[in-house]
Amino acid sequence: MDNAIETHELRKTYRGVNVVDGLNLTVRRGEAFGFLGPNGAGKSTTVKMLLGLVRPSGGDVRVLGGHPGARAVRAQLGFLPEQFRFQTWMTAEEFLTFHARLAGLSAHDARARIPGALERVGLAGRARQTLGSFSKGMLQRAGLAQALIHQPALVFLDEPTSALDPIGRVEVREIITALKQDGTSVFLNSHLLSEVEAVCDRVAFVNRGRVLRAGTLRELLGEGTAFVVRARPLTPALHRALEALGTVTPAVNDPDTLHVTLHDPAFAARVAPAVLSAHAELLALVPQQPDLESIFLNLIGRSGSAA
Ligand SMILES: Nc1ncnc2c1ncn2[C@@H]1O[C@H](COP(=O)(O)OP(=O)(O)OP(=O)(O)O)[C@@H](O)[C@H]1O
Repeated sequence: MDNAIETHELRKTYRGVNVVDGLNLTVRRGEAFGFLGPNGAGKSTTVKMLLGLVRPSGGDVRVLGGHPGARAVRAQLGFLPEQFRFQTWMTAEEFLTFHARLAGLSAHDARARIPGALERVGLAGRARQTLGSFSKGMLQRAGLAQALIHQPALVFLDEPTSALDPIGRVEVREIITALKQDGTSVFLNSHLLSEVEAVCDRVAFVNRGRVLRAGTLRELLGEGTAFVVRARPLTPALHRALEALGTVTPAVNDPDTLHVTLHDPAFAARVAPAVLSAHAELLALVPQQPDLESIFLNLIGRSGSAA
């Protein structure tokens, strides 16, 4: 089966500047894909090209096996922009009917889907309320209902939880997980890396219009190659034994603790024996997992932010 999104050397030039600069991406059907990068990295411009709203300056792009501008493809796309311009005079029901009709649903189907769509985003019972009376979080929920009302095969969510409280964020995560289970592909732009970590199967880090790194979370986060070792006494012999396995840094506030970053993940099984062979008592051995935030800062720090 073909992929949900494929780009090859995709490029967009504004006034002689390549804001998207040879971008290669693959998003599989039914996966949630996190698209991450600093301000000005070219994320929105890329999304607009994937939606057929901006014409590429070069390269290839295929969305759901076709051209993103094609009517048949567009009908299967959902989009929640970060800054949605809501028609504040409309009721939630009118707003969803309007967007369902734009997406090609009949008036009858649109009407039939609205209660379920509102319920799904936690707005049950609000159909007759005008959007002007909604809170920021309620508007974001309405925007999400709009993106999903026509049951798209691929949905783009740009910062979908920026206005939501912690309960709302968990609810949106559940919606994304349910979408994946239904086979819907989700393209998620978020600065909340913990959110991306919670729901995305794969992620790409972009900067200056190029993909710096892409892969599954497991590939990017890696197996535990760093450990906190608490042992007593921390003799020079113990230091030497651990330095044979990796880089050893003493903890600042704890005289019994060392941070060890292994040269090779296979050395993990040798840490405890190294401590014991130096006649020390092993008090704790805790694997350290990097998170997306530290990977992000590392990558972007090295390449410099675009903005
Ligand atoms: N229509 C336009 N005309 C000229 N320059 C543009 C246009 N749209 C975007 N740019 C420039 O392209 C670069 C990338 O912008 P883009 O909005 O794609 O970044 P982004 O990664 O989405 O950033 P953010 O996280 O801040 O939303 C920026 O330098 C921006 O000024």
